Amino acid sequence: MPAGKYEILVVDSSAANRALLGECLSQLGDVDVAFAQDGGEAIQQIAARSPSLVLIDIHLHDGNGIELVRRIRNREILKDESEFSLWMPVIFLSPLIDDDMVARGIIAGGDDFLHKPVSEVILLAKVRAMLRIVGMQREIHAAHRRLKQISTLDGLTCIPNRRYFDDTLNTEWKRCQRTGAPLSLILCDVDYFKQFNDIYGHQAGDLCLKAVANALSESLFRVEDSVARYGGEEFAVILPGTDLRGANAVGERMRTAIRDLRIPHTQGIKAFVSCSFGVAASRNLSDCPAEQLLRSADQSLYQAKKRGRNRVETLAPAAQMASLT
Ligand SMILES: Nc1nc2c(ncn2[C@@H]2O[C@H](COP(=O)(O)OP(=O)(O)OP(=O)(O)O)[C@@H](O)[C@H]2O)c(=O)[nH]1
Repeated sequence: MPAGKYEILVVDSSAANRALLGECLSQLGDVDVAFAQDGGEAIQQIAARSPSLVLIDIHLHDGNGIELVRRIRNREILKDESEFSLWMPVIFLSPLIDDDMVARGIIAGGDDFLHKPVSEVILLAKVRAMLRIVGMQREIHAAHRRLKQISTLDGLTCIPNRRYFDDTLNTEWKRCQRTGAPLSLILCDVDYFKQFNDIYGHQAGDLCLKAVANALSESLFRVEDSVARYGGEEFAVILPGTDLRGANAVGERMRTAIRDLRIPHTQGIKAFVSCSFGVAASRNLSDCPAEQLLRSADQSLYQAKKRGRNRVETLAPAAQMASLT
């Protein structure tokens, strides 16, 4: 059996059967066994423990095992989970097994049948086979998670990339619209970066971008805040639940953090690397699609560049309104 701990839920209305099955299953290494005496208890246990495998007696004192599995599978469909949910195999236990029962049990969402009284050898063999598939499924799930993580990270700076930014902005915009909370964005661009590359070389430029990305990340204190590499030497920050005042404060903290790196740049502002920041915020997201908020931040950034760089700018309220409508 593959490495890892598994939990098996035994659903049987007979205390003697539960004890017998529990004893038999305890022979498997790395397995915990939990018990439910009826369908109601089984549903609760599944919600609380997410077992790796369920054994269900076909006759429960609060109903039929096949009906219970139908309910379990319907609840799985309704669950608002990630796109990759783990399959939980179900084995029925029944004294009599006929074709009709097998067909109904499998259609309801069960995976296999075992005759009662259960042969210890067959039980252990079938459970091992199911857990082997569960183990492979876990490995696929872990690989999927790793790939997903890699696909949303920027290769150079190791902070989230543009794809992550687009997805997160979309999600946070919807969330803030639902809750009525404000949403702020900051766009940040390294000043005179072309000259930096020209003077110090592309490799030094890459190191500079890494240091900037790190300083920007470390300037964020709330878990819901995020910074991503938006492109080339540009970064974008999402601040859910933050108003313009708060966003300006974060921008100012980031600006100072970059200056405090004291990366020499003979053509930069006072001979050090600096960044310009454009801030935009909206409280009424129904009237302001995410793209407009982004456009407003971009215009603020343009203003910061125009007004001398190494600064945090927001459009004046009237201009901001114009860019947001
Ligand atoms: N080293 C390095 N340079 C990059 C990377 N991505 C973009 N750049 C460079 O960043 C520079 C951006 O230059 P510009 O858009 O002209 O802006 P700037 O020189 O910073 O001028 P201002 O933004 O107006 O202050 C270009 O020379 C790009 O080649 C990267 O991953 N590594």
